Amino acid sequence: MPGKLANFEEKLKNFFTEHMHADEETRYSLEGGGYFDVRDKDDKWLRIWIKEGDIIVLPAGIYHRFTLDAANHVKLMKLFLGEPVWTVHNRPQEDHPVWQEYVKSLTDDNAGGLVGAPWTSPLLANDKKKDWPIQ
Ligand SMILES: CSCCC(=O)C(=O)O
Repeated sequence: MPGKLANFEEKLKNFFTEHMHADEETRYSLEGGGYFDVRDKDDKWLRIWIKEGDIIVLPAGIYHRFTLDAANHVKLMKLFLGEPVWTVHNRPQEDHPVWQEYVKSLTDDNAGGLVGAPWTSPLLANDKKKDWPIQ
């Protein structure tokens, strides 16, 4: 097991602070796991458990936070399209155009993702979709 990162506690605290990004975020778990909490259309938390080998794509503008699971170890690769941007925008960001665009996309006719049918969500890795309770 690798050692702890410098500023481990502070980093965890920051990851668990609700935030968004102006770009889509793609994460791939190389080792270990953790929980991404994302806000659903009613602003309630939806917890997604990421394990080794999983990939998650968070749309630009979605509020989220991250914490470790019981194994207390994770190595997540962040994949970028183009120039890497690491900027974090802590909530509230209701004036941010990317947040507004994201919320608007939830009410568009072609809204997928978190509206009503979570098993169709691009946020969930395929092997998680089959575990979703059928309504
Ligand atoms: C350790 S990866 C999760 C951190 C996070 O919430 C983010 O990068 O947006």
